[in-house]
Amino acid sequence: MSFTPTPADHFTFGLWTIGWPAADPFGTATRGPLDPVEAIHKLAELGAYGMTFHDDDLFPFGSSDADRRAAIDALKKACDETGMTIPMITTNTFSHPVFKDGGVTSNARDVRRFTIRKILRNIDLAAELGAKTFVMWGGREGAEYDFSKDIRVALERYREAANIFGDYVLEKGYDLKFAIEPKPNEPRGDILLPTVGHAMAFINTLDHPELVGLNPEVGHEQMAGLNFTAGIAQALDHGKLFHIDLNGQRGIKYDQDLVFGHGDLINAFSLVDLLENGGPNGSPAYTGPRHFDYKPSRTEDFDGVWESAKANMRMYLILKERAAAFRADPEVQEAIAATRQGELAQTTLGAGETTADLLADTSAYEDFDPDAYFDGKGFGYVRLQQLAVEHLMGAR
Ligand SMILES: C[C@H](O)C[C@](C)(O)CO
Ligand SMILES: [Mg+2]
Ligand SMILES: [Mn+2]
Repeated sequence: MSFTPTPADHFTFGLWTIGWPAADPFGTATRGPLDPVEAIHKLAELGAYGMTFHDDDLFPFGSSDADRRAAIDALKKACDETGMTIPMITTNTFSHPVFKDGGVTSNARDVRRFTIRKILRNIDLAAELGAKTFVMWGGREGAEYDFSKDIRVALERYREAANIFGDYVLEKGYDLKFAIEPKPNEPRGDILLPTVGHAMAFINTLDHPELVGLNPEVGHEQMAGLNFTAGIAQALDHGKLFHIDLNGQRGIKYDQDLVFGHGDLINAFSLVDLLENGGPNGSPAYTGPRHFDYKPSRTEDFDGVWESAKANMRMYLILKERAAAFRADPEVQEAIAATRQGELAQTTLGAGETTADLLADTSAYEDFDPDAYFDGKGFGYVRLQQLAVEHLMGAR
C-alpha cells in the first residue's frame, strides 16, 4: 500500500501549524513567517486536501478592510490554482490583550460584544469560502481563580453567544455547522468546556443543538488524563463528531501538539481503527477532514516543518493500513470472538422480554451462582492486545 497522500485522503492542516514561528513562553521565534499563498501551494504539493485558518492567521488583527480583502482574494486565487479547499475556518479570540479575560465570557461586556462581532464577521467569511465547519476553541474562556467569576453565569454568556451564532447562520441560510474544541487548561488555569463530555452537555442546552458538534483534539483530552479513542467513541455515539484535530501528546503536561502518532502511538492506532473501520460493515465511522492541529517543533527549520507535515500524513496512512490488516487477520477475528464482544452487542433483555419477565427469571438471580459463573475463565484481552500491537509494529 502506498503511504503517499492524495487529496482523496482529505488531509487538512491549520495555517497556524506549519506557519508557527515557534515563539514560546520561554523564547523568541526560531522561524520566520509563512505566507498563506506559499502554504497553500506547498501543502498541495505534499498531497493535502485543504487548509484551515483563524482570521488573524490570514490577515493581521486590525487589518484595514482593503488589506483583509486582498489577503482573502490571494488565498482564493491560490486555491483555484491548486484545487485546495478551505473546509473549516475559526476565529482568534485569544491572542490580543483585549481577550485577556476571555472573549464571549469576559467579565467586560464591551469585550463580549466586540468578540461576537469579530466571530460574526468570520462566519460570513466561512460562507464566502465554502467552509462547512466553523470551529470555536474558547482558549481564553476560563479563569485562574475560583472567585473571579461564577461559572454558571459565564456559561450563560457562552450559551447566549452560541445561540446568537446559530440564529445568524439560520437567518443567513448558511450551510455551516459549529464545532466546539474542548481543552482543560492552557492558556487559562482552567478553561470552560474542558473535555468532550463537558462540551456535549453544554451543546444540549443550546437553542439549536443540531447546529453544534465537537472538534476534539487528541492532546487536549490526554492533557486531562482521558482516553481519546473512548472520547471519540462517545462523540460518535451522540452524532457530534463534526471535525477532529489530530496530533500527539506524551502524558499530562503542557500542550505539546506533536506530530500525530508521535505521542501515545497505541491510542493513535485504536483511533484510526475506529475512524476508518468503526462504521457499519467495517466502513469509516467518520468521513470528515483528517485535520492536523500540531506545531512543528521549535528545534526545526522550514525543511523540518515540511518533513513534519509529511510525517502527520504518513503516520495516518501507515496506521490506516495496519488497522486494515489487523481487522482482516483471522487470528484477530478469533481472538475478538473469544472476548465475547458479540455478546456485548446483544441486548441484555431478550427480544420482547420485559423487566417483569427478568424479575421472574430465577436463572438471572436466584439460581445464578456468581462464584461458579466464570469457572476460572477470563476474557483473553491481553492476547488480543498483543495481536494488535504486533500489527502496529509490522510484526504480523
Ligand atoms: C482552532 C484552535 O483555535 C486551534 C488551536 C489554537 O491550536 C487550539 O487547538
Ligand atoms: Mg492543541
Ligand atoms: Mn486544536
